[in-house]
Amino acid sequence: MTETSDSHPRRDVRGVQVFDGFLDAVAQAAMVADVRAIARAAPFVVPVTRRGQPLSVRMTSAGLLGWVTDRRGYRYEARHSSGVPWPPIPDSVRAVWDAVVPGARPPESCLVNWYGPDARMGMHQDRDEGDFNQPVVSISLGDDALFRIGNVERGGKTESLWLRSGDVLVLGGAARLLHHGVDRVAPGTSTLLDAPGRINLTLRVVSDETSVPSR
Ligand SMILES: O=C(O)CCC(=O)C(=O)O
Ligand SMILES: [Fe+2]
Repeated sequence: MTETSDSHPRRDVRGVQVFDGFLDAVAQAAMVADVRAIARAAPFVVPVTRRGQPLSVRMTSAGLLGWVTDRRGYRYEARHSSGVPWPPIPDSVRAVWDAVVPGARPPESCLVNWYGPDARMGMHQDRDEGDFNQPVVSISLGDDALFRIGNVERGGKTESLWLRSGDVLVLGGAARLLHHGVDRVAPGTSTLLDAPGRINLTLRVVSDETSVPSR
């Protein structure tokens, strides 16, 4: 991929940078193959809350740290629940980070969310990381998703946009701690995946600058 953040058109929605169609069809297909390889090494799980409520998305991760939630609560872990270390973040995914947030520290975590046709994600902040000066980068693959952006505080007016396959979002700067969520997926709007649904990759720096993890 040769595009840079300077050459690719982007929109601003409440400070969230939206790169529409950042990945072309060939790049999307290659990234899906990379996601399948991640899932072979670290299979998707049904995450549950501390109270045992299943989330509607299935999750796995790549990178030094993966975000998990189970009966013990939510946290970053260096290993999949099977005991294997998370596979490395694919070069294709890392290249997106380098292109859209060139000054940022390297990503330590790539969360992979798999939405079936009925999956959603409630409004939340990404705030389990140690350095909120570092951005969050989110990549959409597969069916369209209705993404809602709120405010730093809970509640208030929100703004929604459809995310399509190949779109990339950056939550950085003043937008880093905005509430956000996915209201619904529109099954059958993309043919990228074998079945209706959507894959989201969320890249994050997890550590604070003084405690960078190593393997
Ligand atoms: O699926 C998305 O577009 C957003 C995912 C998300 O917000 C998260 O995993 O924290
Ligand atoms: Fe999030």
